[in-house]
Amino acid sequence: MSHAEAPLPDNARAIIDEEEALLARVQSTLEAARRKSARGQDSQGLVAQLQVLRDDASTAAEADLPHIFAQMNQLRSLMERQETAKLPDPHAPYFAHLRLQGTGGTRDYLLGRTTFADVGAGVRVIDWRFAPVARVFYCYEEGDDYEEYFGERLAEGNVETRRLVVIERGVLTRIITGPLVLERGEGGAWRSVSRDFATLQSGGAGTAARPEFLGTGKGARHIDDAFGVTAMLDAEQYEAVTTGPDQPLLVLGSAGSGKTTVALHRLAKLAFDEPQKFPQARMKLIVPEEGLARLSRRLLAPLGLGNVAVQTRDAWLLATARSAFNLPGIKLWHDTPPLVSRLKRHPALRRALAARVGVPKTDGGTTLERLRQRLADAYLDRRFLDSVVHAAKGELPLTAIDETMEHTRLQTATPLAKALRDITDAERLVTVDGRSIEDDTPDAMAGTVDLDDLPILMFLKAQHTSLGLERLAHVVLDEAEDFSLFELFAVRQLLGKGRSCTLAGDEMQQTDAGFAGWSSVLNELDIRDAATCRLQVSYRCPRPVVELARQVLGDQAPEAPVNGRAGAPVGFHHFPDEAQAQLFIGEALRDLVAREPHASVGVIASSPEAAQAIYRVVEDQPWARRVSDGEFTFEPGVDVTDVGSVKGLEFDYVILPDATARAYPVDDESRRRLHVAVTRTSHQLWVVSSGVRSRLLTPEGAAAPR
Ligand SMILES: Nc1ncnc2c1ncn2[C@@H]1O[C@H](COP(=O)(O)OP(=O)(O)OP(=O)(O)O)[C@@H](O)[C@H]1O
Repeated sequence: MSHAEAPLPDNARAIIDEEEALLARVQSTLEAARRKSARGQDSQGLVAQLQVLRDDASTAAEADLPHIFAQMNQLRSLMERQETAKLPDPHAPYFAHLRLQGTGGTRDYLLGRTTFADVGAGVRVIDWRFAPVARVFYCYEEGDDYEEYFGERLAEGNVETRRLVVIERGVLTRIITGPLVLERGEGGAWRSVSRDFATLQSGGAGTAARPEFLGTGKGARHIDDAFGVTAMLDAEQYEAVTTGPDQPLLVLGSAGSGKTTVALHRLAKLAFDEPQKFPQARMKLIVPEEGLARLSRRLLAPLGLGNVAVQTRDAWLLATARSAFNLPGIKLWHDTPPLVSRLKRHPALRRALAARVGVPKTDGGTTLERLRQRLADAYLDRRFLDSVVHAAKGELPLTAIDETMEHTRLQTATPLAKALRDITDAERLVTVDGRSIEDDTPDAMAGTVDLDDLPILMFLKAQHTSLGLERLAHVVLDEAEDFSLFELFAVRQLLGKGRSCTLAGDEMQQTDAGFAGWSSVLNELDIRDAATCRLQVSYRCPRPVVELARQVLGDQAPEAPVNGRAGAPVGFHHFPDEAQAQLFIGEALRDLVAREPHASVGVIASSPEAAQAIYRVVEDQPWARRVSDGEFTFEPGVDVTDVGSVKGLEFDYVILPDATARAYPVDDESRRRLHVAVTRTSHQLWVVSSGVRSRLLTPEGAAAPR
């Protein structure tokens, strides 16, 4: 008999019975409240609730009082506004059950997202974001004695019961308490499963996982859990989420340790605690890539933050520059050579330009055009660029100088249309195929600026005058390691006096060389006093993936080992040639999708071209999607994409189709790219190569010099 089918011990049966009875009681109480509300008896309902809360306050333990008072105030203001009280969703009214034994006796609390009480029926659903008791849930284990200050009062007692519960469409489907994980099967029978299978929300019955076999059963079942990770925040994460509203916060941690999770829950808490000061319209989340922007919007909606703006860094830069220069449009060049872009984003340029700008002048030359010319003067000054490259200490090659000068010459050339402005016959400025005479010629670049120049131009303008940008109540930067110092300078102009912001980042995942270091980041944002939290547990990746990720980083890996849960071994598959590798992947995908139709699979190639090549093998399949601009749908199926598009994302299964020496040579940048790709895995990873496998994947390569 498999572990999953072992008969249930008596205590497990008792827990299930107790939780099912509790859910039934909550649902019938909610139904009664809903009926009253439908009969237009809202105000009576509110009066009754208020009465019950008053009674409750007279007998309550001290620890309960702040919660009860807060709830009474909420009800009173609803009555004043003659509104109806919002009821919890009966299909998923709460996500955890806490029973506390304190001086006032024993009390059950249910943690959810909407407060509701019918004390007569013994039902107290509390909002995790504001109820003081939530702190006990997140910071203590079952059996612990607790001691917490709720406002001025010290509350003490014992955590008698602490259970996570998953309620799907009104049915209790899972209970997690200490090491015990109980799960309701499709037919309604309950069973006990191992805790390792339950540390992430998704997942069905585990099959024996072997490296040569793709599939662990984790993606076989679809779970509709409305609360997701809110129920599972650990004590460290909860502390970070509850950081004071005006305290800037830096959340660090390895891939998949919950940095995004913490940042988004902090937003939810701010918006809930102080809606006047932190209205959603004045909070913003900025992320480097489109895929992560889409994912963040999906994660914000169930937290009640559907109106918080999420922007990619590029979209935010363009909108901010337009506003700073008061221009309806800016002619951008989108094909900046990578080396030129690297130079423009490097901290050495920030320092050199600050020195070159020197004492601010007050000649009023702050139009985009004037500043662009000044910046071009710097880019065309060989001695200046030489000093930048030397200050970069090997992170920028000497060839960056000529490339930048040549690129600038083309951008500052007189646009052909301007040169030919004496030609009044418009038809003569069009080629025979109807396109502009500049298209596809170097002249198309004339008069354009690079995206990377926008924050630099704003920096130059700010030396003379204010940028006049609207301040925000709170800014979140996710993947903060990918923001250049100039971009951070522009972000600082958005922060209000309180400098309320959250940065989430991991220097091991930086995309370009030239990360300035966290102290420079904080310095640039003028938040040197930011609180820092370092998350220690890798929740996303199973241990074999965590170990491979460390190996790939070589001596860049952080010293502290990262905890990961047990999971399927990494599958390594090597083929003499590429066609064989692709055929093998195509077959494995067909087989996996047939067995686990709810799974999400990421085929993460080293480049968009390599992604296109592997996509050809599966393009006729309805479940295969080629994702090139971050347009992920987060639906089950297979996304064929590249490593540049997947930061911050995760998939049940990840296949690296071209882990070759050419795609990932032994250098720091390749280590970080491969590390990002590997750590997108939440259940199982396959590493496929042909020709010569990347040395970063072999123990010798891990130790190789950079
Ligand atoms: N305390 C927790 N218990 C269980 N799962 C968690 C916990 N915290 C986060 N997770 C889950 O772990 C996964 C990774 O979380 P998240 O994306 O926030 O990590 P991250 O550190 O931002 O990752 P990355 O470095 O890749 O950007 C998500 O599926 C999230 O729901």
